[in-house]
Parts: sequence; structure tokens; C-alpha cells
Amino acid sequence: MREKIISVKDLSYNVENTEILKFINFDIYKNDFVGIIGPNGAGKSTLIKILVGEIKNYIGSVNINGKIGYVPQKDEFDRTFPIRAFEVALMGMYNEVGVFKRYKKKHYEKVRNIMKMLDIEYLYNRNVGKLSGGEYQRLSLARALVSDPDILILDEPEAGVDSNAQKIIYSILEDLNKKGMTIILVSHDISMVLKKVNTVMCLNKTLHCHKNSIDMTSDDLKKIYSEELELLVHIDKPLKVVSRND
Ligand SMILES: Nc1ncnc2c1ncn2[C@@H]1O[C@H](COP(=O)(O)OP(=O)(O)OP(=O)(O)O)[C@@H](O)[C@H]1O
Repeated sequence: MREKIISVKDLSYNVENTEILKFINFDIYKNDFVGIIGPNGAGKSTLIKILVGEIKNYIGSVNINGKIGYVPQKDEFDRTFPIRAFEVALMGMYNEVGVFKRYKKKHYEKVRNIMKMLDIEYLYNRNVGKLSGGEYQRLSLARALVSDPDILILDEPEAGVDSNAQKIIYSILEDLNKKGMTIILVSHDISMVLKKVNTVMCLNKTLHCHKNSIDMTSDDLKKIYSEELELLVHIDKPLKVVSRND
């Protein structure tokens, strides 16, 4: 039987009497590759922040059965700050070493190995202010991976990077998923999501669909995107013909 890794029941979240998320229910299983799509303001980042524990005052229950690695949408710190790439990646092990402990040789080695795996070892000593958007995105991924997460959560990994960097990121994610990692990402690139992930969640305050990507139909997308759909997705019906190997 497949192992349930995340279980969300009757989740609602309000800010000052405004409903941001309403009565959301879903389960995510080990090794799922999930894409969360929805228009601007649909509540995608809010849902992610609840899953990673940044927002706590929600209604309902959220059970997570594993360690989460998080790649947020925006920089968490000023990139003009003089800090080198490997030091940013090391921050991913902050919980492991604690406030007063020092990083050991094994921590530096781990950072180097993961940067190597992500093809950014050459950036090891470079100041973060000197990295391109795509390089910085992979460094954020390295920081999330050094903690050995069971679940990787990414908020718009393709934001601000060119199509080549986007392809690199998705191919890394596919490899990680093949190795057993559960991956959840938020994206506005519907075509890419439909090609790459296994499970799609369509969110617009409520969860309008949660199904295998190969079973997605134009009607599922229309429920959340209305008439701009043609501009967003360059695929004719049926969506089932989308090839995963493109
Ligand atoms: N702290 C807050 N106070 C007031 N409103 C908020 C707060 N946080 C989020 N919202 C509102 O909640 C809604 C959902 O925001 P959220 O960032 O989760 O959407 P999103 O789907 O990630 O959007 P986008 O695709 O534009 O990034 C938006 O209308 C936003 O303005």
C-alpha cells in the first residue's frame, strides 16, 4: 500500500474576515510529484506556507509524515550581503547543527557533493550577489536538499529564470523524484506542469481538482482559469495526448 506522507483535512484560512483557503481536503503519497496550479491570488503560496509551517493559525488539520525541504519563491535575504554560495547552502543544515554548534567537515563535504550533483560546484566560493537567477535558484535547491528532506516543496521554481534554466530545474526534480523524493511545486507554467508532474492540484480558494496529470482535461483548467486559458496553455483538447518525454 502507498504510504501517505501528507494529509490535509477541512483546511480553511482566513485573514481579517477574508477567506483565502476554503475547506481543502487532500492526501499526498510518498514519491508523488505534485503540481499546484491556479490563477494569481488563488492561495497557492498560502497553502505552501501552511504545509511548511510558516502559517499556523489555520482551521482544520495538516499532518506531515516526513522532513520538508523548502525552496521559497523569494529571496530570504539581501543578495548584496557578502556571503558565499557554499555558506548559503550550509544554512540548510542549521537545524542539524543548532545555534552554537560549528559546521564540521562532513557538512562542508555534503554541501560540495550536492552542489556537484546540481552542477553548481564551480560556484562554491562565489559571492551570492554574483550569481545569475538560474544559478541562484539551483543554490536555493541545494540549501533545501542538504537537510536530506523526504518532501521537497518549491514555490514557482521557474520564476525569473530563462527557459533553459527552467528545463535544468525540472530535469533535476525529475531525477530526485525517480530516486524516491516526494515533490510538490507551485507553478504558473501549465504546459510544463502537465508534462512533468504526475498529479495536478487545481486551486482557486477551494480545491477544484486533484488528479493524475494524464487525466487532466481542458474543463478542469477552465474551472479555475476561465477564458484566458488559450493564452496560458498551448495544447489542444484532449490534454491526454501530452507526452511526458517532450
Ligand atoms: N497576510 C495577508 N493579509 C491579507 N491578505 C493576504 C495575506 N496573505 C495573503 N493574502 C491574500 O490571499 C490571497 C492568496 O494569496 P497567495 O499569495 O497565497 O496567492 P497565490 O495563488 O500564491 O498567488 P500568485 O500566483 O499571485 O503568487 C491573495 O488575495 C492575497 O492578497
